Amino acid sequence: MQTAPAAPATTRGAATAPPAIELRSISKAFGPVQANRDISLRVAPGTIHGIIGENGAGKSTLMSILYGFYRADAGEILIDGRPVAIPDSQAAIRAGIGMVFQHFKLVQNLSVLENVILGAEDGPLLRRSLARARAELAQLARDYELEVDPDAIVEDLSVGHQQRVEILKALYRDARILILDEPTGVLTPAEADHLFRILANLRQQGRTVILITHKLREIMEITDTVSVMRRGEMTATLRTAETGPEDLAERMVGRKVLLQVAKAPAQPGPEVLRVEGLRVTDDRGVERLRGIDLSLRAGEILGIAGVAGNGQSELLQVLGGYQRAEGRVLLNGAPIDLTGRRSDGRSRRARGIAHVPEDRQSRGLIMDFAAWENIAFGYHDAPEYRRNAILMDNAAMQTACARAMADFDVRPPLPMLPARAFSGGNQQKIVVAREIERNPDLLLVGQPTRGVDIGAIEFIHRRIVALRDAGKAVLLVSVELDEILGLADRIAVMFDGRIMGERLPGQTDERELGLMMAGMAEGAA
Ligand SMILES: Nc1ncnc2c1ncn2[C@@H]1O[C@H](COP(=O)(O)OP(=O)(O)OP(=O)(O)O)[C@@H](O)[C@H]1O
Repeated sequence: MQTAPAAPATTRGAATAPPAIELRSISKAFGPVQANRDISLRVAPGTIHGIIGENGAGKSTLMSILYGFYRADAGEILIDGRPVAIPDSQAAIRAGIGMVFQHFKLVQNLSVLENVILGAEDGPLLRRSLARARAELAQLARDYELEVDPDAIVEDLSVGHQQRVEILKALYRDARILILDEPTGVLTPAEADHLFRILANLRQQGRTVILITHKLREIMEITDTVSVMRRGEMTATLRTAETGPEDLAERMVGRKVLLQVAKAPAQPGPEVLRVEGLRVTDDRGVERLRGIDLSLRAGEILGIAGVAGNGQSELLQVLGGYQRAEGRVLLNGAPIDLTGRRSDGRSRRARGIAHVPEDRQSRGLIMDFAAWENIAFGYHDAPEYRRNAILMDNAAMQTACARAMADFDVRPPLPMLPARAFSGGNQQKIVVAREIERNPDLLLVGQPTRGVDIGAIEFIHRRIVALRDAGKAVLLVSVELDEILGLADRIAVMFDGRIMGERLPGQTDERELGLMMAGMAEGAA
């Protein structure tokens, strides 16, 4: 292991101040898995420190120790130079640490103001009146560009605004150190830009930020220093200005990584999917799809770009058999029933449609089931998984799982482990492995690389391109424009339940697509 140099101090005269956070020789094991091994780190006050590392490298575990969710087996935590014990998250909050999780922990049917003061009220900090809380919120909003209506109900807010509420919650509790775990995974490009302005403001005011992300662009853009984790160890801490994306990628993965997808031009064959006049109205009577027409041919990847919430999810759900719709869908020339049962994924799979759903935790996996059960999930009728008409062949499923895990580099490669024991990126690899291994005619794939490290992104992208090159059709929905531009052979932009227009990747750019995503009419760009 390389020794990690102390994080350099910033220009803001922090040279003499003790580190805002110092970790000394932190270790943590889960059974046989050594999630953190002898980790030391110093983060100077008033800086933004990035942490990167492959899926399963131990980033979330380390932050969970800092936030009091897990107790380290060994090691010491110092805040502002003083040793602290952090047995639970209340202690973390008292020590001035705030955390913004990937999955927000807000109460959906309460207002912003109620969410912000919830839980803080019985702490020593509070007993402040609602009016005072409101004033304080307004001040924080002004100081940090965290504007959000205090009386809005959380469930009515966009994802980006919900995230602001999480940040406000932490600041309201006087967090001087803010940890963000993959904060931009669910944000639009504009929301991500705004978040970075907020983080820069926090730094400006002397607060310390730890940013966990898989996006090297974000590391380069906003951090002062960055640490690389690899297989439970912290292998380097660097000044951001003295490194670059290629260097970081190589340090993370241990080999050179292609940051661009290498692919030959598509050789489109016959039409596999035809969508005509597709309409979906949700339970509240709101029209989510307002007449979608699409055509997708064999050997082609059609990318659907768009800001989350503009109907892409509904499109995937209809095609995957989880949602009823009006209109017409033809697969290989034969119609698909759109009016049948609400959950008809099974008949879709039988027709050769595989589906990597956008939300792996609620639709892609059964978290308490073992990896091998999850790999067979939805496909247990396949002949290779059956001993006879009645009995399933568990041993065959376990063998297939071990093979898929090796193939997709799932770590740790243990078929018996429940899905929830894998890191987020490895859970995603399990879902992608299951669906791609079926060699479907049509692969529906939503946000395939959300939360996935760059080594695995390269791998998943290559597998998607290989499926295309084998003459299969791929419908790719992603909020990552990089991913769409790199992978798709054709790009359709969705806005407000409609297709705004189509572009060829070589003949457009992020700016034009961004305008179309914001609803600017085709040609107006
Ligand atoms: N509760 C748990 N029980 C068993 N093993 C766990 C548990 N939590 C984490 N692990 C294991 O510890 C290791 C580190 O996981 P961790 O979630 O910290 O990684 P990560 O770097 O945050 O990954 P990702 O980028 O995929 O989120 C992984 O091998 C994971 O499978």
